[in-house]
Amino acid sequence: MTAKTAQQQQQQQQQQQQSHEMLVPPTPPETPPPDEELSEIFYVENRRRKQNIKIQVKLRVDGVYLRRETTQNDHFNEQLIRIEDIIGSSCGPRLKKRARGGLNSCKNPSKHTQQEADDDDDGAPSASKKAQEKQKQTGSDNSAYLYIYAYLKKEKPLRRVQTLRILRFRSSDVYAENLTTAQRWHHTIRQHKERSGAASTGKKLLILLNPKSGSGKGRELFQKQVAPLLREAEAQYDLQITTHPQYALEFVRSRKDLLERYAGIVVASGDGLFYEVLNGLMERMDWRRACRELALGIIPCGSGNGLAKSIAHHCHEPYDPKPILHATLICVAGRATPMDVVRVELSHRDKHYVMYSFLSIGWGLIADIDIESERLRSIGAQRFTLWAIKRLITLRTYRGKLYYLPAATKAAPPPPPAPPAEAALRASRSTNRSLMRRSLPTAHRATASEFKDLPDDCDEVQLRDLDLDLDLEREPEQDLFVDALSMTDRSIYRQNADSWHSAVSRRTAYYSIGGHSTRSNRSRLSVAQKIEAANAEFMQLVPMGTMPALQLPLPGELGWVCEEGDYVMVHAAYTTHLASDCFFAPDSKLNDGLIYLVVIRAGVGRSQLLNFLLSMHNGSHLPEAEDPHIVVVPVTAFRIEPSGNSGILTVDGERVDYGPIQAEVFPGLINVMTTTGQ
Ligand SMILES: Nc1ncnc2c1ncn2[C@@H]1O[C@H](COP(=O)(O)OP(=O)(O)OP(=O)(O)O)[C@@H](O)[C@H]1O
Repeated sequence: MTAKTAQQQQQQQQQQQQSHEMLVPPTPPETPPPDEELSEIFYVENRRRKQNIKIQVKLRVDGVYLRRETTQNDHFNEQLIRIEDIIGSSCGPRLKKRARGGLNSCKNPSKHTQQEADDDDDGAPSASKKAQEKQKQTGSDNSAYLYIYAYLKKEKPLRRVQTLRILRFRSSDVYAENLTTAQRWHHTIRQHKERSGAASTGKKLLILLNPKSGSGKGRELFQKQVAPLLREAEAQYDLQITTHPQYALEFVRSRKDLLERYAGIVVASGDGLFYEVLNGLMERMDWRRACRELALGIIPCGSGNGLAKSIAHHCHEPYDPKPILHATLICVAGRATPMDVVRVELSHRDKHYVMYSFLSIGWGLIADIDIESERLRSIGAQRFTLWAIKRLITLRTYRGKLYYLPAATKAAPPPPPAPPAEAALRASRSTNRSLMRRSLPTAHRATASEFKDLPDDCDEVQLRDLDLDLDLEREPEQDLFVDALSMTDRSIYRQNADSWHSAVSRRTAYYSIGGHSTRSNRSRLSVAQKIEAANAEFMQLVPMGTMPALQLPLPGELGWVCEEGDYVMVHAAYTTHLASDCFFAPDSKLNDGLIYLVVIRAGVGRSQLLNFLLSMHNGSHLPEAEDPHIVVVPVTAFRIEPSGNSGILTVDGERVDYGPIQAEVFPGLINVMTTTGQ
């Protein structure tokens, strides 16, 4: 027997064995053992060289390994598609539309194998040849196809390369049997992805899309760039298109089954809509669980997109030139990383607000440029440059007091409030809910279960094409309490809720929600007990900070630093990027528990300021040595008390009322979608 014949026989045996394995899968496709490695030989016809290239494909825990060699075995090359780079797979008949990306169709042995060659030699037609002939006659294809969607991460330049591998299974004449084999691969890929850390809760994603964000092409961008990737990743999702400002906030705040239904919330918009989602979550009674369990993601369709860029920077993912594609890949990776949130308190005249911020707080130069240049929005990003020049010529300074708690002297955060005894909590809950219902005016209750449905102009056909679940349930009666709170003036609610922390009489403050007393005619003892229980519950309902309320003095002994003077700007940032092209706080980490306070004092030279503004895009704007005018202080909390009444304050790029403001970081309060995970 020649060496060649021996080799052929060995190959033949291998192929028969593989075919058998493929035809009779030992386990149902849904439950392959976790470490299962699947292996198969495929052939690709090289028409130009008139030869078959043999490809060994192994599905391993770490990815899909391909070894490509010529039939003479004189040359081979290998590739490992890492499991982290595979976003999903699908199997079934051949896709009608040629799939996007380089088509690399591999065929399993039935057509081009040595088996056939041998069959041909002795003149007996093989089963596969019969199938082939039958297929030719009937025009049918009994093959099952496995499509593997991957986006390979490459360095220098950092990028993702779209890659599609198609495996064609056709060892049997029966499509169902080929499909069973393909499904087994498909399920094993999914299982290996889960083993690698990708979450699989079986829940959907909630996608909130602002059709007006950025250039106003949100829907189009979603359909063209996001939806195909979600399909490849087999992501189940509900799409909500916002119809007006505050829509996302209301939706997130009041949707009762949010945590049961969704694994995460993805904002397809700018930072403004993410702000709404964050604040909607924080207004929920179950905010703590919501922050812990719901991963938040962002697909940048806005104009600033500071958060999307910061997340990409954090997990060393590319951003430009395809920010939407790259951000969607991050959102479907199934991993999440804790991110800091900053609790902001501000007061204006008699009003007192609390809000939650994720990006920045600005007072002075940058805030002024950001807001005042709005009038030039039509000229695009150039508006910032133009307005910066204008503001440099007519440089303003602001007088005020600045307090901050440097990170090094951070006071130990208080332990989280101990959960009250379950029974007491339950009792207080039912008591409070009934009290609240009684106390709220009828008008509030009438609107309580109102929910904005999809916009009338929503394109039903498009949405159906995307296979979306648009079912919005109305809130049941027992959820009235949550809704009722929201339908009162939110600022009043926040005002009273917050004053609970600081007011001399905590009890009274709690009971004044909505401006209606809830004191009952019951015995004093029972009211006192209820108040205690209500207070205990309320401790759970709002995040507890360590700062005194805005109107109270700060405790000097804890290491607070106070300075008074004239400032060109005080800008606090807690993510690396304020906008996709503004690398403002290069040292910042998503969950370092730090606020980077950048202070520019009056007296700074115009050229130094110009240099500062021009270098912000690459992060080289901050002084390396000590500088009397530009200072960066990592802090955990700060307070600004402006002296005058006119000026601009921004929170996450949006203008807020001008007046005293304070902020405190809550380390790792929320979880944002990343490719790296914890
Ligand atoms: N359908 C809508 N029509 C008008 N405004 C909306 C709608 N949906 C949401 N909004 C509001 O639009 C504001 C801005 O949206 P968003 O931040 O998403 O885009 P952007 O301003 O273009 O981006 P960026 O904040 O990154 O600059 C949000 O604060 C939100 O309240």
